[in-house]
Amino acid sequence: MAAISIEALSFAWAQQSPVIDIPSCSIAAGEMVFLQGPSGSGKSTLLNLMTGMLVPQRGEIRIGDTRLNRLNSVARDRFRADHIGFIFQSLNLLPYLSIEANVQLACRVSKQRRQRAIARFGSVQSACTSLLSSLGLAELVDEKRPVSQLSVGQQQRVAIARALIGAPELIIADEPTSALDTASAQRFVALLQAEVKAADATLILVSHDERLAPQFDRVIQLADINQASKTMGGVYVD
Ligand SMILES: Nc1ncnc2c1ncn2[C@@H]1O[C@H](COP(=O)(O)OP(=O)(O)OP(=O)(O)O)[C@@H](O)[C@H]1O
Repeated sequence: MAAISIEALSFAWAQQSPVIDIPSCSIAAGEMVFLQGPSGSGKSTLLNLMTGMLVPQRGEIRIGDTRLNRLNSVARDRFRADHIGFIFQSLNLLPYLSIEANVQLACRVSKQRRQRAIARFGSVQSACTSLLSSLGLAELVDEKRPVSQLSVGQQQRVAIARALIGAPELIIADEPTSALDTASAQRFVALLQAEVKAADATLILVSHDERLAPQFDRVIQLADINQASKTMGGVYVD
């Protein structure tokens, strides 16, 4: 089964012409996809449609066998919490929580993720410890280092653990490497992919940095699947 399938998808912001018009696109389970496109071309809009944060005017998005548009907004929120892990450009770690509390957050919000963590590791705490040690962060946890005193690279590893705990099927990373030099960005992607692979998840990563593309199974240029690109402007930025 595809991890994501899109059919005849169309989305426009109020009073504007469509930003997204995708006849068809499918992403296989376990695939590592690099989504690329100029600034303003609709990458974040598409991610928001895939996660049910935005609702299309037409067409359909299926995540696994769930048709997102058939869910009401409460069910979409629940589905997102249960099945999708996020890594944002700004990382969004909560500075007043410990490293472990940040990582365990998704298991407090989602019963399914809590249950999957317990089924695999015996407890949420053990799932958290296992992820943090495989990401090389165990010592910082032992030191009880506050999140506010972590380097950007360390915060990014915490963000990977937070996205992956409780084994969501889909990991979405929106410009997670924009603050890093190329070597650090490549290391971050390699680490993220190793964890995604170990969890049997699917990864979609958006970035402007073309140098990361060779690390992925598939590169999708948004303009190649999005017919709205033909009528929209877009600017490449680094
Ligand atoms: N909340 C909004 N209301 C109206 N228009 C919006 C809104 N958010 C985005 N847009 C418009 O939709 C288009 C696509 O924006 P989007 O943020 O999806 O692009 P992007 O490819 O992610 O850009 P970037 O790489 O700069 O983050 C742009 O023209 C943008 O101005």
